[in-house]
Amino acid sequence: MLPTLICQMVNFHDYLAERLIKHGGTVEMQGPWFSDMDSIITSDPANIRHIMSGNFRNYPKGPIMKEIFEPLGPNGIFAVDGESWVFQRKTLQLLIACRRYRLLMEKAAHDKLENGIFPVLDHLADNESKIVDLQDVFQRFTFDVICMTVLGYNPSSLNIDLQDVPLAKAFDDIDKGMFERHVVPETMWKLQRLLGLGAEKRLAVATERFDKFLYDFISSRREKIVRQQTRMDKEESVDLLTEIMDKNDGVLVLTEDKFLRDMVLNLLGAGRSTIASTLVWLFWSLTNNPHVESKILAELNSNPPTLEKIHHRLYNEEEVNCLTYLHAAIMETLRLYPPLPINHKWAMEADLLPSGHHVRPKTRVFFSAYAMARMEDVWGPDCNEFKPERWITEKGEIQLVPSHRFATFNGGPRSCLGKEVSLIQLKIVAAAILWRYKIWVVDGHPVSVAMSTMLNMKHGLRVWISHRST
Ligand code: HEM
Repeated sequence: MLPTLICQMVNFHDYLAERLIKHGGTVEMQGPWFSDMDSIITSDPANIRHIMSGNFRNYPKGPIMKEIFEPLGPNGIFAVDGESWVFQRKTLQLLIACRRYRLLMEKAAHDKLENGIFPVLDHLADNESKIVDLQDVFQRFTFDVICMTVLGYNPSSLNIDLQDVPLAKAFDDIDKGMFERHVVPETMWKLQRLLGLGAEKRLAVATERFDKFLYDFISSRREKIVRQQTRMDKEESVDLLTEIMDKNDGVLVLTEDKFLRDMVLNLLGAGRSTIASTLVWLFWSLTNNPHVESKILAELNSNPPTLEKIHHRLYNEEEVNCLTYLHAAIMETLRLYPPLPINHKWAMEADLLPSGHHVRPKTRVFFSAYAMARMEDVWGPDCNEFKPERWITEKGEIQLVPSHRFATFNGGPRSCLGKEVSLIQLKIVAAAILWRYKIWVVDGHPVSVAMSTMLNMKHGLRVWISHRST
């Protein structure tokens, strides 16, 4: 548990970063003697390397994460350790870290730009007095894209009127409920769960709604696959659920609905809010750093997109791979605003961290990528500045940084499987929007961090939009 009072402060992550910096990168917190809730929080790169890689076996997710992530599924990759994790990691690695999935994602992103983001932003730009919450737009966009690539289903949450879609709302409520479990004492949320009260009641209702949809969906997909009877055309881009269920694949014969449900829900969780969070912090950073925006625009103008879609020209994977400065700006956003600001592990046995801190068995160990980005020892005296240049070498190439200094995608055996595909999606979307629109944050709009497992903005990001005259 992270102390609730601290979490209710304006920005818990800044508070934590300040404390960690003051204490040389590591702080210990002791829970009551009966509670097994001793914690260590660190942003020291040597400790992070030790936890993520060096002594990886001693730091599983542990029983607490399994309980907290229970609504996403006790069998999902985010909650499990051991054999089940190894199996899922191998399976998903084959499916996600390949060109076929990247092409599928590119197709979905182009579709949602053309038929989702552009109509919405055009409508706003044509009515200059209109203000929109950009975070809401990005959340809808990424929900639709991840559903299209994982399920082959478009929930159309990004519609011109920005009407709420029950499925997306249920997904948000699940995320909120899981965050409550991080910050409310375990005994309290378990009692709420037992009595069906408060946040736990909302969580149960949201999970039931999402499950109803997913189980029906899985069952009709199974019928479809059985009806087809022939091996899927593997050259064609199919969604991940179909790939996983395709019995003719020979390797991946997964039949249990519960297992499929957990796997799918974890993937939706992994790919939705992470990308939306990065986009919103990127656009906010650009409005505060117009010189960076100008440099990105200069790069886009020297490398215009060639792909002619029905109405617009859009960048594809090969083209965005040439946009070094945009890539650097996105990396800088991910450094300063990691979508998952804190990672959570659990010590099996006693250990000694490189910083000299002793870890007792059953201690909860957190590492903060957010705090590490703000440490002068790690990133230099300008660590708090938004400076894409730090990601570019003298030769003009992207600077590689080891994962224990840049832990936004985690590192070691449990590193993020979606890193490459995410960076491509982020560049395609950011380039398309910057190419067409100018965005201003509404004067006086308060920006602070929401109470959520992701680094979301508490009040969203209210902006004006206008067409860019090119
Ligand atoms: C900006 C985007 C993203 C960021 C910053 C990010 C970050 C992370 C982090 C920090 C973890 C470790 C979580 C933990 O151990 O608790 C992780 C794991 C994972 N991510 Fe991502 N992620 C992103 C996008 C994606 C996408 C789009 C996908 C899939 C389509 C994905 C798939 C996964 C999977 C499957 C794991 C579990 C790996 C394992 O436990 O072995 N991620 N990601």
